[in-house]
Amino acid sequence: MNVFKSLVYRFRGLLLLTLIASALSAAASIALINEINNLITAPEAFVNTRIGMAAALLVALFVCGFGSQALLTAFGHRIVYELRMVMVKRVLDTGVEQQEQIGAPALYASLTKDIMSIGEAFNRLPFVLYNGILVAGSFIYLAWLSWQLFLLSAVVIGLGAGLAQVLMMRMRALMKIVRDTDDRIYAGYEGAIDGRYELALNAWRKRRFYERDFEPAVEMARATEVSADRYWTLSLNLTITIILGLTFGIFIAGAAFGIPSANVIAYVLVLMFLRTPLNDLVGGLPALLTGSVALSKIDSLSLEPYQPGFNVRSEKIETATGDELLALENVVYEYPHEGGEYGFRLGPVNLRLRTGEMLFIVGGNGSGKSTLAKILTGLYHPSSGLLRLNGVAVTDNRLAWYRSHFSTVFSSFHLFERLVGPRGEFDPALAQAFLERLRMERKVAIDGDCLSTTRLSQGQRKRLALLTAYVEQRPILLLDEWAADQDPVFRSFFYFELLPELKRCGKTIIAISHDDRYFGIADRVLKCESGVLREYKPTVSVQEAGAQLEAAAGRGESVLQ
Ligand SMILES: Nc1ncnc2c1ncn2[C@@H]1O[C@H](COP(=O)(O)OP(=O)(O)OP(=O)(O)O)[C@@H](O)[C@H]1O
Repeated sequence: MNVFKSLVYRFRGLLLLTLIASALSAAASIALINEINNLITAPEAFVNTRIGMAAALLVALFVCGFGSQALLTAFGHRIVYELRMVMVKRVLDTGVEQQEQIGAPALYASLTKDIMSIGEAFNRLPFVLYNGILVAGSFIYLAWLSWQLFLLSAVVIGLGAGLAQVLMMRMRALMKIVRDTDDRIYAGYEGAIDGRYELALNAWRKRRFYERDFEPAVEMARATEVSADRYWTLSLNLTITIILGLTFGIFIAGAAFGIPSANVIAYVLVLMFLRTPLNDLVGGLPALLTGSVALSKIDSLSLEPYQPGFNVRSEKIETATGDELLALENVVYEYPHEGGEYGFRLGPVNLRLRTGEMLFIVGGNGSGKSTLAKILTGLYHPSSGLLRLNGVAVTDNRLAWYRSHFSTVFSSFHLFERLVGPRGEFDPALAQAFLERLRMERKVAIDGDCLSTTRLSQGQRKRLALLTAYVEQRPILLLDEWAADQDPVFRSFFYFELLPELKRCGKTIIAISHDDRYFGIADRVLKCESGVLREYKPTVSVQEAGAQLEAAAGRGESVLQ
């Protein structure tokens, strides 16, 4: 079910209520016009009872009109709320690969612009519904006044509506182009904000970016929007012209068919009254079309369907140190082809990891280390092959369970302020002890379950990312070039003291590293070369590293659990 249908379905009760209120309000309007017509044709018949009736109709018109529109505008804002919640949940539930395929600018554009456009369309919907019912009711009244004149009006307005339909289709196609251009504009916003240092330092780069990357997209949007708006203004003016032209036609046809002039005048009065709702209907078209384009865009992202709730299965496997924990069997991963070029291929990888083992993965830039890390953590689905955890094959329905065994700090990490422990809550004493171990206690405090600040240097932020990973208390810790931003003293402390302490606490550690000085502390080192994984013998022997480790272990007590 697409977003529109599911929203309409969820709020069907409220919609039905507002529909009834709109219909009552429209009926009151038409009845009032009928009263005015009666007053014009036979003013002497306008006795007290009719005044009472007119007053009751006025009250009904006000109450139902206000009621239906107040309900529907509240509904419009509710839709924006729902869409925001639903869309972010859908993004949260969508796999990393699909999110990366869509790209951040397109996701931001949908989360901001599309949601607002759909909200505006739903806000417009009350008036469209109200005016639509008013127009339909008025036409029934017109048919009752004179079927000949109604036939003539139906043909003229039908032709006008056909033309409007063609214009609308053109306008929608243009709005779709505008919306596709929005993704490029959002990519420009991203470049302007994320590339602030490079752009601030190089005026030529700034100029090229502004003129060659950003401006063409903005210009394309402007030119297309102008064309789309031409169709809209054309429709607007056609509506007014058709109604006024029809008014003349009605007088001529009235005389030709011998229709009493009182009926012709009443007919024309209704047509004049209809100008405003028809104008409003056409005036609301751009918002409705933009909303419909936004809905199609959201549907085209192929996000996971909305599901309430979160899969927070927390049962962890129990294995003793030395037991086989993780296995990759003939795992291959291929990035999708791009521009006729084959994507990078990793594997086939055959790897077995024991509980409590410290594995280093090394290799040159672009050799496939981070790709392997994403497969190991269950973020990327292997193109072929199988992962096993404690002997259990990792299938799609076991993916959440599998992932719940990993804590990570990727090189492109995001530092959340909130700390989250094994079952949602966390142990403040454990977090404080590790914060001190990371030598960050003077910079940052733990307020409730949040870090007091994340406005820190890159190396400090990475230490806090390690803290957020640590408090999760999961059995496998994967660190992607974690020490790359650390100063030499802390780097040495990290490799010689912190990692071994974590290992002694029973953590299984997978560390991607370029720090060859420290490879000797690992139980095993694997090297990635052009997507192929091999055993690697470090130049610093395990014995040498072991001696350094013993010296480090003698210096202090572990505070880790
Ligand atoms: N999102 C992507 N889409 C397509 N191909 C990609 C993508 N990310 C990486 N690649 C390809 O995969 C290869 C391996 O990338 P990966 O990030 O795994 O390397 P790495 O060994 O971690 O490198 P580094 O040490 O520079 O971080 C790259 O050479 C690149 O060609």
